[in-house]
Amino acid sequence: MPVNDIDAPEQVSADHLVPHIPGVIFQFHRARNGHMRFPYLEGGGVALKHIDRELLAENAGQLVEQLTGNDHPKIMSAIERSARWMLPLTTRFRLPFPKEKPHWIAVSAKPTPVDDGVQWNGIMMDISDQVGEEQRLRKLCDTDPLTQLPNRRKLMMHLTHVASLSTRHGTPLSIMMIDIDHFKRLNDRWGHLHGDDVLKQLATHTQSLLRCEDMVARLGGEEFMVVLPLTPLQQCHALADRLRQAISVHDFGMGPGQVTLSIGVAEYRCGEPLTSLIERADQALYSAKDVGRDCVCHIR
Ligand SMILES: Nc1nc2c(ncn2[C@@H]2O[C@H](COP(=O)(O)OP(=O)(O)OP(=O)(O)O)[C@@H](O)[C@H]2O)c(=O)[nH]1
Repeated sequence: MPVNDIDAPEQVSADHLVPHIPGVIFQFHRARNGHMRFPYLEGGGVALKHIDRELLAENAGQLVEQLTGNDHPKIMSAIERSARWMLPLTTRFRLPFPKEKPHWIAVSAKPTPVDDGVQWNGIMMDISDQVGEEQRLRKLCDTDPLTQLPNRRKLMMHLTHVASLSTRHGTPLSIMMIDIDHFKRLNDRWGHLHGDDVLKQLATHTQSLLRCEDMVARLGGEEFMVVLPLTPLQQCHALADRLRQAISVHDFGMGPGQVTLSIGVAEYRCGEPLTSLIERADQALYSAKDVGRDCVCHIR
């Protein structure tokens, strides 16, 4: 077919294209006195659905102040850093939507100094689906699939955080190392599925005895750890004994008295490596096994 028989493509212009893209193109301006506005804000997708563009062309302060959680200080400091060092502005925030969950929006923009302040040209994209997927995968990485408790990885991150708070503020922090006694025997006698059920019930039972700032995690097999911020050793010991006692009379479906726990407790010593704390709790657990199980021990 001769080339000139093919229809010439329609002229494509940005004005036609921009309303159809799944995102927003913008120009953002911050004056020296801090006044913020969007001289240009166009695009498609859902991000502009509830936004008054005429208002934002005059004043963007209201929109920024509406942001929830720590998104407001986060975005203000990202703007400040970008303006000060003329670095690209790259951040994400939650945009409130009426009668809907907030949408996650990613921003990427390039700053340029102008006479009366700084101006950014950039794009915003709705990344709610991607953030939802990230959260799902993170939960999967941090959760024990059988009991739905935090796993060892999550526990170690949490323990590192609370230990640094304890060192900074000089507040007490204790841990419990919990192990089900003769679990192999229980599995052999009642079957693996019943064993699984004991692990699940123990997780629920332990959680119900704790405060919301405490964390119980499954370390693996029939071993669990509880982290108790703001709790000295004596209190931790008393709580461990309450748990041990409650489990020893609980009916896990095989009659009461079939499941008992050995528990080692230890208190964090300001600034010590976490491995030392865990080792002390481990040794205390071994002592509890040594002295006959179904008891709580600590190492002096
Ligand atoms: N049902 C079930 N059993 C598990 C799971 N993970 C580990 N186990 C079993 O837990 C048992 C642990 O046995 P041991 O380490 O010998 O300890 P124990 O029999 O509890 O003996 P003591 O700790 O000395 O009181 C093993 O038989 C493992 O197969 C699990 O997810 N489900």
